[in-house]
Formats: sequence, structure tokens, C-alpha cells
Amino acid sequence: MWLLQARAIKSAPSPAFRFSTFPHPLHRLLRRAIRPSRCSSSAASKTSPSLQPNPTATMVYTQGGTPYVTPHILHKHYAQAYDAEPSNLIGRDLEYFSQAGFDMERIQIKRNAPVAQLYEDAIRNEGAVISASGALINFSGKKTGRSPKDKRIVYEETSKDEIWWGSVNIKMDEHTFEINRERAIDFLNTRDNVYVFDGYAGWDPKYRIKVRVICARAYHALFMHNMLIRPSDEELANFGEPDFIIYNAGQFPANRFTKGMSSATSVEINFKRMEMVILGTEYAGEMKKGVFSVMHYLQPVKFGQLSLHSSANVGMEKGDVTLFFGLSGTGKTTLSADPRRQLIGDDEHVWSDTGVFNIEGGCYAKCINLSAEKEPEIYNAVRFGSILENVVYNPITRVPDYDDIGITENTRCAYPIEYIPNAKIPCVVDRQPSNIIMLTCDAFGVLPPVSKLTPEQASYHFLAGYTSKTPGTEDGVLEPIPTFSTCYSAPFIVLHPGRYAEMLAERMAKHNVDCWLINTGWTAGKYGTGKRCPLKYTRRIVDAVHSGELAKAEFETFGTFGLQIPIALEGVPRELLNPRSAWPDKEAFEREVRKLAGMFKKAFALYEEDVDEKVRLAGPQV
Ligand SMILES: Nc1ncnc2c1ncn2[C@@H]1O[C@H](COP(=O)(O)OP(=O)(O)O)[C@@H](O)[C@H]1O
Ligand SMILES: C=C(OP(=O)(O)O)C(=O)O
Repeated sequence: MWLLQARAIKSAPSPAFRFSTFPHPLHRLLRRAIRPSRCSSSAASKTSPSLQPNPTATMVYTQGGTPYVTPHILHKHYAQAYDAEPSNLIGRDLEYFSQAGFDMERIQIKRNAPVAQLYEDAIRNEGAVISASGALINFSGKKTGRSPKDKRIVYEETSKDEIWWGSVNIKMDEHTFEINRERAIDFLNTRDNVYVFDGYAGWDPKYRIKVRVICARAYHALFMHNMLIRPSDEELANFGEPDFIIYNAGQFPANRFTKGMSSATSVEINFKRMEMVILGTEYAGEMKKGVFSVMHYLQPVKFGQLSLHSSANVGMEKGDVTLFFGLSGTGKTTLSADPRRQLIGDDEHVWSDTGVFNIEGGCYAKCINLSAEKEPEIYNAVRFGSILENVVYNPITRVPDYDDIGITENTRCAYPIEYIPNAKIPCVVDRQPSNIIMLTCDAFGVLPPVSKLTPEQASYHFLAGYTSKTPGTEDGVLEPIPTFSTCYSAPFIVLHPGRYAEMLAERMAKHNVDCWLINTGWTAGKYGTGKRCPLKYTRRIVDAVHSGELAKAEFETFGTFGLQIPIALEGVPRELLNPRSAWPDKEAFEREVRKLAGMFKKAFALYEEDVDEKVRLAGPQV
């Protein structure tokens, strides 16, 4: 009875689909993956996208029989919202929203409201202010980073065999989701204004999805206006039914006595309903990373394409594409904003059969210590339309103080991608990557600023995902914490890491991609004694990757880790290139090397049984 599912997803199985039951023999996959040119073009990509809704079905019944209506907006003639009108939803739209539980007698829905209006509402109702350069300064309240421990995935029959269940993807039952969803709608019904933002995720029309955000804060609506791909008036008029809906009632807590709740915060995704509910956190980053989790599921499973936590840019002269993988704070945004290259995107991409496309329509840059000298593109993107989140400002001049971490170290700016002067719009390239740069922020100061990886080392490091958690990005993280964040994306991956790793190895072999490991973290000592690798040197290294200079350099082996490191590179002090020479205290260095190598061994044990011996041996040898 529950399959009157409006947005039922039906598609030809993707190549990745054949591994739908896990544990699967990962070793076979990776062994196959590292042989060159084994990648066949995706069957799924030849079929038309499967997310087309069934326009006749809107009522959904869940297993327990609770009727549930999707708040569709079908009317075509209201791209704008106006304060003057009691509601800009008319006819069937009103009906759908009220059937979905929205109190249309009471609330006013503002759909894709103009930026100026969102500014006005945020200032009037949320205490926002305008910064000296015109950005909207806003605050997310108690939570100023993501809450991974409160993230849940609904356990249901359409996706249960695909999901990598565990501490990242914690199970929630369908009924609890319904309770929280209802709680979110009930809360939204108490607001005078409810904002709806309709936009796309994914710049390649073949693989994009339609996302609807329903929220109570103008700041959240503006955030998603910046982070999703903004539809044209015509696209908005013909938007139809969304493929994925976010109900953000972040100001209102979850009921801690609801089954499975660990706190008053809940961030939950239901792949059957294609919905997300947010309670008890107003940190805007939850929404963009929620969309990313959905793409980490849909792209491999439904489309046979590889989603990656990466930034991407393209050379202006050669047209060469680089992907920068990395967990939060490792430098994806900073290093991909490069005056000599066009920015495809700063955080979430899909490596498809035909090239690379950005999932988002904007960037979410860190503002800590932001300066015009060091990061001019990002600094100048802080203007009308951008959101400064949790940034301290001078109350008289309204000038932001990027060095003040009084609220959080995780200060942010969300801006539309076109605010970066060299943005490649549309953010898609029909060209395969030439270079992959894996960014790690090593708090032990052990890994070299740059090393060239073999394909096996690339698989090893991608699966291990060694880096540090940056202070502030996750609730409770107060200093850089070494972590093994598989696929450099652990909080957002939905499938077993081996499925992404296998697709990556296939694509890298097929397109002969060079891979580099860059440590943007500590050097000449660990966190506390050493210092972070100066940005100017990392930039110089990245330039040398792009010019081809580094590929031609002379290399030496960095023992224990077996990494190939350049002996010299003009513009970077020679002693910095080899951590052994950079550390003044050699004994302390050797101790840290052994410690980190041991941690790698322990972390990789999770995958050891399943990978080819060559991949296993590509890690540190202790
Ligand atoms: N060597 C370096 N390389 C890259 N970023 C660095 C470096 N040293 C310091 N940083 C700082 O680290 C932060 C990197 O953040 P960001 O680029 O937003 O990371 P991500 O996009 O991966 O989350 C920025 O604040 C940047 O100024
Ligand atoms: C927004 C986040 O990541 P990033 O810093 O990579 O943008 C996050 O991890 O919440």
C-alpha cells in the first residue's frame, strides 16, 4: 500500500549496483580496479535519469499506514514572493501544502524570495546585520558546527542493503522519522513566515536533482539560495515536484524521549521518501552536507557515477582538470581559488563518465584569519548576497574581525560561485581530470608537504583517509584531532568505502591520472610545537603540479611511508620538503613517524582483508 510513492526511483542497475550486498569481496574489486582501462562506460548513464516523478501520485502511505502528502508546488506563475500578498501559493499548491500538514491559514510561504527580501526579513526577525562590504552577518545559535553523532539514516527496504551501517550511518526507524517530520512541520506552522527555496543539485542536467528546502529562517533560505544551483525564472516556473525535500526546523529541539534520539538535535535522511528533517541545530552547513549525502547515495547507486568530497578547477590555457580531495579545513576551498585557473567548485563534485561537475551553486569558505593578501578571491566574495556565519564584527563600523574566534573557529562565508572571478559557469567540464591532489592536514607533522603516489598508494590513502578534524567544524572538536576519515569524506559517505574506492581506481587507471598527496598541516614539529605549512609554499607546490614541473622533478623515498618526495622545488625551502630535515628534534620526529605508521596500520586493518596485496603494501611499513 505504501508504494503510491510520488518520487519512486526506478533505474537500470548501475555497475556499482552489482555489489549491493555487503560485506562483499572488496579485494577482488580493488584488484580489478587497479588494472588499467578496466572501466566500462556506465549503463546507467545511457539510461535517462530515473528521478522523474510520477505526476499523478502525490499521496504516500508508509508501512504503518499513515497518509502523508508531499508539499508540491505545481503552479507556474510565481517566481517571486511579495510581502504584500498573504500567500503566493494558490490553487493546488495551497492544497498540497495543507494536505502535507502546513497551516496555510496561518503561515505565509515565501518561495525563492529575492535576496533583498531575505535580508530584510533576517534583519527584522533574526537580529542579522549588514557587514561593511554588504554581506549579511548571521548567527546559528548554540550549534556552530555539524553534529555527526546526531545524524541518522532511515532503515527502510529500498536502501537498507546499500547503506554502510555503523557509527556514521546510524539507523533510525521509519516511525521515528515520521514523528520528527511531523514535529518539524508543527513547528514551522507556528512561524509567521515559512521560506521555500527550490533549486538544483548537480550542474550536469543528466545527473542533477531538484531540491526543495522548507525552513523558518530567512538566513537558511539565503544560505541554500547560495549553495544550491539557482534556477532561472523559467526553470522555477516549470520546477514541478522536487526529488528531495529538506524540512529545516532547526530552532526547535527533537524530543529526547523519542526512540533513538541521543540529544535534542536530530539530522535525519530518509532515502525512500527522499526527505531530510533537521531539529535542534541551526548550523546551516547541515543542509548542504545533507544534499551531499544524498548525492553520495544516488550518484553511485542510481547513475553509476562517482561522487567525491573535493574541490575542482581547470587550467585556463591547457584546460587540464584537477580534483582536490580533503576533509574540512584541509584547503579545498583555499587552494582551488586560483587566479590562473577557473573554479569548478570548492567542495562537492561528481566524476562522471564524461567529465566533472559541481554539485553546488556556491562556496562555503572558512573565514578564520581571512585576509585580502592571502586569499583575495574569497575575501572579495564577501559582499551583498553572501552570508557571514558566526563572524564577530565591529559594532560601530560593521567590519568583520576574521581573527576573532570568540563565537567559533568555524566562521564561514557562503556565497554564490559567480562571486569568484574565475568561476567556470556552468560548473561542468567535458574533460577527464589530469591530476588528483589528496589534501591531508597532518597534526603530527610527519607527512611531507608533497609526495607523488602510485595507483596502489592512491587507493590505500583514499581508503585510509588520514587527516585531522579542524576545530569547530564538528560539534565538540576544539583542536586538530588526527582521524582516519575514509574517502576523505567519512561523515558524508553512505555506501561502503570500497565502492567509492573501486570506482576511483577504475577512473584513475582509465584516464591515466597523476595523484599527489599534499600535507597542508604541520611541519617541523607536531601541532603545538611545529607550525602549519605556510600557504605560499603549498600554493607553489600546487602550481608546480599544474605546470608539470613537479612530475619532472627528481624524487627520493621517504622511508617507512614509502612515499616519493621531490628533492628540490624552486620557491620552497629544500629542508621543508623532507620532514626529517625540517624537524629540529630528530628523535622526536622518529617517534612520531612510528606512532603515525602504527595508527595507519590499525586503521587500515578494517580494509586489509579485502584489498589486493599491492594496495595493502602501499601503506607505511613498520
Ligand atoms: N598550507 C595551507 N594550505 C591550505 N590552507 C591553509 C594552509 N595553511 C593554512 N590554511 C588555512 O586553512 C584553511 C583551509 O580551509 P578551506 O580551504 O576552507 O578548507 P576546505 O575547503 O577543505 O574545508 C583556510 O582557513 C586556510 O587559510
Ligand atoms: C562544511 C563542511 O565542510 P567543508 O569545510 O569541507 O566545507 C563540514 O564538514 O561541515
